[in-house]
Amino acid sequence: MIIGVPKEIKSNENRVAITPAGVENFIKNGHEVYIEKNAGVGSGFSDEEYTAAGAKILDTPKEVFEIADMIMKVKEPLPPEYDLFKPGQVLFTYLHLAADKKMTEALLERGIVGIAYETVQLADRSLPLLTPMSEVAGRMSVQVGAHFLEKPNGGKGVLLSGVPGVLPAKVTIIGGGTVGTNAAKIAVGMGADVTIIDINPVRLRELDDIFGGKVKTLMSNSFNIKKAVTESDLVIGAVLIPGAKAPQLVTEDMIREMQPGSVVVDVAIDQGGCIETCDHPTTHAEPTYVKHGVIHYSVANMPGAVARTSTLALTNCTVPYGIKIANMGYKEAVKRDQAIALGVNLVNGKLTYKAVADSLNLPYTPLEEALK
Ligand SMILES: NC(=O)C1=CN([C@@H]2O[C@H](COP(=O)(O)OP(=O)(O)OC[C@H]3O[C@@H](n4cnc5c(N)ncnc54)[C@H](O)[C@@H]3O)[C@@H](O)[C@H]2O)C=CC1
Ligand SMILES: CC(=O)C(=O)O
Repeated sequence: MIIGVPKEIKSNENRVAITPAGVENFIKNGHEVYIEKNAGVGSGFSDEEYTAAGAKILDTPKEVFEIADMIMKVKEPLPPEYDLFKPGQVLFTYLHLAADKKMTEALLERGIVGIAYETVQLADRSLPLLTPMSEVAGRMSVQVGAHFLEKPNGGKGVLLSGVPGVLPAKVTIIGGGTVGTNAAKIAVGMGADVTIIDINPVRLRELDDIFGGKVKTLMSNSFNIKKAVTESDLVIGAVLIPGAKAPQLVTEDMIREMQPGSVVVDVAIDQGGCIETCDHPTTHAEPTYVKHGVIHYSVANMPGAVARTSTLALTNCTVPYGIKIANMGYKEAVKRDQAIALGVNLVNGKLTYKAVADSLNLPYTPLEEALK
């Protein structure tokens, strides 16, 4: 199979979908890899390193899309990329379709096969291709929260740890999965007063065990969320219902009641956001805006800022799946690997992931039917 890797074009997106090690792996499996010029530079990989590993470098995205059977990317396609796809071409990337109906309709029109990293799911319900970036974004969320709590950055002037004689900052994390757990690790490490809210009591028990009493756990309901949020210095939104638009758990009224200079970081913004006032994604170029005196951070590609770490972590997990798809062809890979089947969101003009179809109010076609 011919694999094409374009350079990412989202604002400050420095990740790339393949490393030289990944290229070598595809080539050993009998495939060809074409990479757009300078695609890896933001992650510290030169064209020469890719060439030495066996890839061929192409000057433009157009050439990459034209030649490839499968496009491997990091982020969802942006409008300048829509028309570059060929019908039947496989796209393996983060898609987050539930957050963007226009993109979904454009990709349905192109008749591609869209396999979304974020819905590839193992039998234990874990999300192996979302996890590495959730680890990064979870850890970053506290780092950026602490930064924007500083007075010169617009915040209320609070140090997460406090100091002897002064209480630490209150951090509330909504969603205790991968993002939430990684956020809690950093926040606890920095000495903050951390509360994690989740809807799953089993998960709350696990978190209580993992953190050995160093975090407070709270059941998710609007009463508890309101109390925790309005008393917090930093709120981190980290919920997920795989594929679906995120539920809006923090309302505008709750934000109004927060103290001025408090910070909210809605990591779940890539699925539409779980904080009502985080109503649009921001970019690394302009990461925040202020509403009701509260600083809002809603960057949808947080790991792009620490691209070297993120590219290595992401491709450690995505490349083995990419090779499986390339070795078997997507139809056979879907038949033999249920995790990959769950990753398929789009097939030849049909939407094959129910939670996405329901969120966007678009018709759903079961995968087996779409593959006939
Ligand atoms: N902005 C960015 O750059 C990035 C965003 N993300 C996003 O972060 C979000 C979280 O991802 P993960 O932690 O990997 O998901 P996860 O599936 O590991 O965890 C989600 C947690 O949310 C909980 N949850 C679901 N409904 C809830 C509710 N009503 N109240 C409280 N908790 C609830 C679940 O029980 C689960 O523990 C996803 O939308 C993901 O795409 C991930 C990486 C980067
Ligand atoms: C998960 C995701 O969308 C990202 O890492 O950018």
